[in-house]
Amino acid sequence: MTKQKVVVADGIDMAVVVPPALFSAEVKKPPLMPNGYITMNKKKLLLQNLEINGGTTRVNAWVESMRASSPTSNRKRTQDQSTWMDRHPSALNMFDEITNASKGKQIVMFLDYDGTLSPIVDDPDRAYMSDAMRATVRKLAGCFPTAIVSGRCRDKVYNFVKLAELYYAGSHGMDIRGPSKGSKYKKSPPSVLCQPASEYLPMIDEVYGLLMEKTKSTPGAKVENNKFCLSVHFRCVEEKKWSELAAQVRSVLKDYPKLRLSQGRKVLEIRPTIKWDKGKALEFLLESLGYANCTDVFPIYIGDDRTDEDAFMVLKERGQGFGILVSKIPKDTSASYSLQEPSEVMDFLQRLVDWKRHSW
Ligand SMILES: O=P(O)(O)OC[C@H]1O[C@H](O[C@H]2O[C@H](CO)[C@@H](O)[C@H](O)[C@H]2O)[C@H](O)[C@@H](O)[C@@H]1O
Repeated sequence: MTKQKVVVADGIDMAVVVPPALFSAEVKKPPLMPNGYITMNKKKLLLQNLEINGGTTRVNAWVESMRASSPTSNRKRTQDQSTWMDRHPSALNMFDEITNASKGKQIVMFLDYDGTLSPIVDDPDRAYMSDAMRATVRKLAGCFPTAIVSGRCRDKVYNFVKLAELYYAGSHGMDIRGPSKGSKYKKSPPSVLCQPASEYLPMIDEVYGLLMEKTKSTPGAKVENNKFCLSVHFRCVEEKKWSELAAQVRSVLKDYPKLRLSQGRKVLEIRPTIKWDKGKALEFLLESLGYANCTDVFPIYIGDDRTDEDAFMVLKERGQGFGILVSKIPKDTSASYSLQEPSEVMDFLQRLVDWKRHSW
């Protein structure tokens, strides 16, 4: 396996916390929290400014949001970190509280892939998970129903994880399949369970071709076809070229009002406007497993990205289980707990396995 640079800290990473200084004068400024960050609701304003349809989009607004990955000063980050950790304590430190809360309930595990099971790397095609992580996830799936929920195309994420006993929800939950073998939690024959955006396939393929052509002049840009959605990566694009890339993407998407844009970690995500996301996928999977109206189910969702917030929010609203955000830096989140990086995720999963094996 070729070695490649692992991105240790991505600064604020496209994400959830947007430093105020990065808003351009053109974008309506939302009010700030005392620590200078913008709350989740106010962030919707920023996302509105990123709307691709209706001709109101300003490429500048996109670029400002892309720049939101700039870190604040180290001293400020240390202060923010400690306040944030008070509100989102380490799931490892809170392990006993977590398992106590789950007593008498069926734990169901939901795991994001990139940045959660595998470290973030420059080349999306080389985001391998370690053998140790795979072995841990295999043991986990022997103890609890377990699903991978990813922005990637389902086949691709399966090729990284290679565990037939899991549920897989690819394309941000728009392509769900049950275990093909070896799961005691299998409820139905191995088949596609849900593809709510299948009518968009021709459009996604068409836009993929256009984006490949349009962005080929921007060094480092990479377009990834995730079947029901597309990713335009700018991790390897020089910052001075971001506005050029944003303009290229905008020029394609303006003709496709049925597609919407969101952002992940140094990536522009393009997907159908249907009301379906990782949160809906979580609800669908709970239902498929027979836990739709159960009070004795305890779902745990672990993820690192903005798209995982939809699932964290669903758990918060249901008042069942909780979310764990994987992040080294403070981010506005609906998750209850935090873990710093994939190695801590592996430790947490292993402790769950040990706890389950010793609690019977
Ligand atoms: O939902 P996820 O499983 O977290 O997928 C979200 C996106 O992950 C991948 O991109 C991210 O990871 C890459 C590899 O570490 C990194 O190079 C990139 O900058 C990150 O954004 C994947 O390539 C995308 O298609 C997914 O949508």
